[in-house]
Amino acid sequence: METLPYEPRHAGTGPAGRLVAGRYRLGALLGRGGMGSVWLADDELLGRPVALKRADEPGRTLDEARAAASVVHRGTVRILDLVRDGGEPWIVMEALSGRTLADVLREDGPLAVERVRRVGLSLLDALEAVHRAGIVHRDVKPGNVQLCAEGRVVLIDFGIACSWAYGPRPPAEGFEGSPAYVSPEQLRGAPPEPASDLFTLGATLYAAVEGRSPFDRGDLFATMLAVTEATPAPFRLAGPLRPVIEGLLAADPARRCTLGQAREALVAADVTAVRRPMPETCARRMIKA
Ligand SMILES: Nc1ncnc2c1ncn2[C@@H]1O[C@H](COP(=O)(O)OP(=O)(O)OP(=O)(O)O)[C@@H](O)[C@H]1O
Repeated sequence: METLPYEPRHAGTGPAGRLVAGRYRLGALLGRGGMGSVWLADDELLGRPVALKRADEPGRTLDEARAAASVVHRGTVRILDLVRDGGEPWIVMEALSGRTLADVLREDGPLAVERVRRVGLSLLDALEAVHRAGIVHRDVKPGNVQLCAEGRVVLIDFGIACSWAYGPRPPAEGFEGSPAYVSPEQLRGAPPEPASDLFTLGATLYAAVEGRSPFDRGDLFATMLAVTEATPAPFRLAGPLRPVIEGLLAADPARRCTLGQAREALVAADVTAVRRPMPETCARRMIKA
């Protein structure tokens, strides 16, 4: 099997070796989310690596694949096929290299301001394509942003996306999404609208630059209250990105920064004067010396 330029993060687990739909040989587990698992696989017909996703709740797979497939953009994951194997639906996607933003934040800490600015611009381009296709992603968060090895930034996981083209989704039984990365209007049960993706983009960029979620308060009720009131935790590291992140995090979608305004602000943000805060260990060493 051809390999990706990185180590699979969960090597050794999953049904490795299984042939799906007579064509895709499963390899290492690439990731597991709250709603499904993704494996690296070898497309034995075309001889190329692909990623296969099996949802824990297969009923939604067709909607997820259709929503993602209707957007063709460098900033969104490319859907190659939807296959059935033993009655189970599997989404076949391009295999992405790199790590999710959530993994990067957990393992390396916050990103530099300039990098967050570039990630933000890439995500705005991706969301523009998503919204043009008549889709609201509804789950923009660090765990759904893949930072690929070659610098590409890719929005993944259209598991709860809404597409006007295929009609409204049946109402979910419970809350869908991540409480710390949801918009106030989503919490109120308002119909999905593109502006909601801009709020969660703001929360994602806040997390990228500050190293923590703006609204996660440790318990569900407090987190939801913080989202409803759109009161982010204090800014410490965002510097010139703070105004645009605050604009995206406006509680009222009508007063929220539009996609175009956010892009303009990110392009204009002067990140030249920003200095990275000194890592704590290094600062402690200097104080001792
Ligand atoms: N095309 C891909 N190429 C490489 N890795 C991928 C790909 N798609 C997903 N992954 C990895 O698999 C993990 C789970 O994927 P995904 O987010 O689609 O699952 P999920 O269960 O819907 O997640 P969530 O918890 O957000 O609901 C991701 O976090 C990522 O690490």
